[in-house]
Amino acid sequence: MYCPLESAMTQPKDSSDQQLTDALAPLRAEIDALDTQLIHLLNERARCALRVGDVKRKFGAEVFRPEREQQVVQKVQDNNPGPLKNESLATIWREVMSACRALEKSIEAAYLGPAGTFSEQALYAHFGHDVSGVPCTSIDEVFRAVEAGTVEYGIVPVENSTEGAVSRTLDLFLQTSLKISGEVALRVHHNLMNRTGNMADVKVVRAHPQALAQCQHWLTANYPHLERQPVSSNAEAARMASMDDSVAALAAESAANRYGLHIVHAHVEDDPHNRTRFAVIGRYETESSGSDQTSLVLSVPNKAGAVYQLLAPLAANGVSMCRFESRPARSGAWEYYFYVDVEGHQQDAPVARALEELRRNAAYFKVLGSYPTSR
Ligand SMILES: O=C(O)C(=O)C[C@]1(C(=O)O)C=C[C@@H](O)C=C1
Repeated sequence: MYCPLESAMTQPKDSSDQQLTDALAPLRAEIDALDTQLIHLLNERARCALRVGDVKRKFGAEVFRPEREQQVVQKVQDNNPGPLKNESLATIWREVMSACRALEKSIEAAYLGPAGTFSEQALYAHFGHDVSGVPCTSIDEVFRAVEAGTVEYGIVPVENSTEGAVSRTLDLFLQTSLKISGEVALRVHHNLMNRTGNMADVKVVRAHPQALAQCQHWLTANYPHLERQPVSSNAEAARMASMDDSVAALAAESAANRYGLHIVHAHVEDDPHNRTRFAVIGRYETESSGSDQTSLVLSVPNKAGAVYQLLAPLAANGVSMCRFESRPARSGAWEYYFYVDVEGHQQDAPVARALEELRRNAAYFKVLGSYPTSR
């Protein structure tokens, strides 16, 4: 039997090039024919989404439906016969839905900028690339932009697996009437980068305080002499490094590309499993997708057993708690706000029952939102 690979290894280059071309030609023709079919199918899908858009306009309904997008991705993965990985299909379908959604309506979403931050990455992971990202200089500004209606959605960091809660975000959740409509969990890699690719002239390393903290052991072991200077974001640090050879930045690869920097050391975070969770905030109250969680803020009077009693309705109704975080209430009386995530949607009967009991027992009670759990 003729084997193109075996014969290619023994033939002079010109003839093996020709054999390679001949062997690839029918396969590439097959790919071209499949692409033609995919283009037709994708446009048929897009026309259908346009009709969905007409119906939503007629009823004044929200275009972006995180719960439906979650269900679509789930269905696609359930029907996946391989060899494509489920994760790859999820990425492809998020972009397909993003493009279809953009035909229905364009969406603007604020994030902690400048461009090149992990918040921007999280934004595209959630909305796909057919969204207009609006960079903001602080987490407060992201909340303000959504509250003022300048943009429909915002994306804010909530928690890092190494460093814990992003306290400013938790504090702002208390004050806002906005809801959490979705979440994104991102693997976060930090890279040490500068303009020249040579660290000889570098005197300081700049990054967001969380990034400096997430790389502190690596920095101490490898560059103990560098002064560490916190700045508003890693992308801002990268922008500064692009203008000053004495500055290196800790930032994402996308920031190195954006500001023309060289990555001197890649993946320098102390914990290789470093992840950050982001919340999507807006006015839309996400419906049940079948795989959801609910975020709450609670407080109780400062007395013995109060927290234990407060949380008893969760166990009594078989509702699992997946996150518990506390923040001082700043009342000066050792009182705390508790940020609790539970499994399930607030419209699910056991969750609804547990929430009603929690509401009765708590001194302060607020549902931040129910939304599809990120995977
Ligand atoms: O099903 C809808 O509601 C749609 O608008 C269609 C679609 C999709 O492309 O599948 C697009 C946008 C929504 O966020 C959800 C899904």
